[in-house]
Amino acid sequence: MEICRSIPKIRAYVASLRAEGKTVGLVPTMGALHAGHIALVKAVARHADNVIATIFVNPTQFGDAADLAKYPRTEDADLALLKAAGVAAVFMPQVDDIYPEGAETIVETTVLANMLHGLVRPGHYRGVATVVTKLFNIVGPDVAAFGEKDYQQLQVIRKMVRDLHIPIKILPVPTIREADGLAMSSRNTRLTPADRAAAVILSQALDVTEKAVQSGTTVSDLAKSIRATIATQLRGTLEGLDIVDDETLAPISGPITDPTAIMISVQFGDILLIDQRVATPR
Ligand SMILES: Nc1ncnc2c1ncn2[C@@H]1O[C@H](COP(=O)(O)OP(=O)(O)OP(=O)(O)O)[C@@H](O)[C@H]1O
Ligand SMILES: CC(C)(CO)[C@@H](O)C(=O)[O-]
Ligand code: BAL
Repeated sequence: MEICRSIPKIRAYVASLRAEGKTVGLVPTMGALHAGHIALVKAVARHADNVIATIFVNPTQFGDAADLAKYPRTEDADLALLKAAGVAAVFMPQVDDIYPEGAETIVETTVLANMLHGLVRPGHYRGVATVVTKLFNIVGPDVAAFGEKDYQQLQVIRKMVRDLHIPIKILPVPTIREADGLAMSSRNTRLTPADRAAAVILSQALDVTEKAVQSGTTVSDLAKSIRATIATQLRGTLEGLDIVDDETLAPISGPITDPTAIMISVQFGDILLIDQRVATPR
């Protein structure tokens, strides 16, 4: 596995693959890797000859300096996992490589970035769209994978690719979960044992909603039921609850008749966990 810490090095490596006529897939990450990231690698490997992973903790998508400072960094373990998963190369730049002249030029999906979870984390999706554009321009992949757990992020990237005519296929990957249902996330390692035990409530609340949507319900009844389920535990506070069209993320009301994305975020201490489900009425 090639380890490329500079833009010229990853570009030269990709050029060598292209010279052999190989296709290239990209898995952008912020490191602290887990089985969810490996699912992205496997998904890309089904669509491209070679998989390139990136590890870059992107400062422009963090509003909260403490969240950025505490973001887990586990480089050696990450490289071992990527190697075992068959990744061809890892691009691990420094902040100065990606933002040598600061962050004057930005990419923003002006509507999608500034609704729902984008209001909980102002500027977040602008930072994501900007860095993903940079990674796309540096690596030039044929396909790239993103997890459904970060559902609004996935929709932001799909919209950006359509609007900017970026010739890259985006693969959505279903959420990989712990045995009790908690969505795998790098931030889970920072939960206290009591909060970790309580965090199962996110997926439990979504299980309840999925069944309710399948058998027929309204947005307001669904919202009530999710709030009640989250309130059964006293450690986490419901920060965001969005019941929206699964593609446009536009809020819906009344009876649920079409595929609907239910996105929740719950705060445990200083850690915000997110999870989502797309539910379809029978
Ligand atoms: N449990 C999961 N299943 C599938 N994909 C995932 C999962 N967790 C993260 N991903 C995807 O992996 C990519 C990189 O995510 P990232 O490095 O931020 O990891 P993370 O675990 O989501 O970290 P955090 O949520 O703490 O920021 C994103 O496309 C994200 O959606
Ligand atoms: C896509 C991403 C790697 C961009 O920094 C990040 O938002 C993430 O890890 O989901
Ligand atoms: N997985 C989304 C990246 C972030 O939380 O900043």
